[in-house]
Amino acid sequence: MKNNIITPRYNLEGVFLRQIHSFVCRKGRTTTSQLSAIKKYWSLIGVDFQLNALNFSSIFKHRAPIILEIGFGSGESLVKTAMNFPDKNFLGIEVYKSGIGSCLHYASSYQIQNLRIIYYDATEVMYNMIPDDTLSKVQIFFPDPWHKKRHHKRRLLKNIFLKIITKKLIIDGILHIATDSESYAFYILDEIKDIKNYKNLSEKNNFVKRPVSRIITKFEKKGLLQGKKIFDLMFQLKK
Ligand SMILES: C[S@@+](CC[C@H](N)C(=O)[O-])C[C@H]1O[C@@H](n2cnc3c(N)ncnc32)[C@H](O)[C@@H]1O
Repeated sequence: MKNNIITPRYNLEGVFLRQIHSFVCRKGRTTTSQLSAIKKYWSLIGVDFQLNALNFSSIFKHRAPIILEIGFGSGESLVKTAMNFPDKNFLGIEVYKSGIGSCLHYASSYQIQNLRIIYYDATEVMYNMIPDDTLSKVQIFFPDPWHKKRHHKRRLLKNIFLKIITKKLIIDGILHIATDSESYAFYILDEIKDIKNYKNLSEKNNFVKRPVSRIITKFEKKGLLQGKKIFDLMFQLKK
């Protein structure tokens, strides 16, 4: 498993631009079973980061609509969803090594065929690896909310990233987001409102009911136990 390709960005004067990330590099321990799952199954399910566009037919066994999930955490809900939809191909992206280990562990115990995962920053993966007009759905469940105002610049779902997603989705493709942060939910509605290609699928132009197909995630369970309200946002790409 490689995670060491450096993708610096420079401005027109050649000055290195320090990047703001939507995550912090967690020093959390990766357990023995997670490390062993990485060793055993990365070569089967993992896809190394690269600077060139992916050829989906070479990474998936069967041709099928592609669903991209960003920030799958431990991967439990992603693996279950992939099992529930064998007629779709799933590609997950996560920067958290323990999450990669857990996801590989779950996926291997179900011998899942239609799932591949990438261990890298999703913004870099989107820029470099995802070909335009290929994804039938992008799902981002419980992105880090970065509550403090001075941290809002770290939020993943900013206008610029939402615009990149429009390039990667096919026409009529879906962007599905869920969050337990009311402030982030309204922030997303604000960031997306000037991107004309997105049609909000909510009748009131705000939130939709959780589709039954969306499995409750590990992070969501914690929020629900604390009595938090969940916001599902769903947009369809019109070109
Ligand atoms: C709050 S957790 C939610 C995890 C999972 N979706 C769930 O609901 O249980 C957010 C996840 O997004 C991941 N993440 C944040 N920024 C990311 C990025 N730029 N690329 C890939 N993963 C990212 C974090 O590592 C973390 O696991």
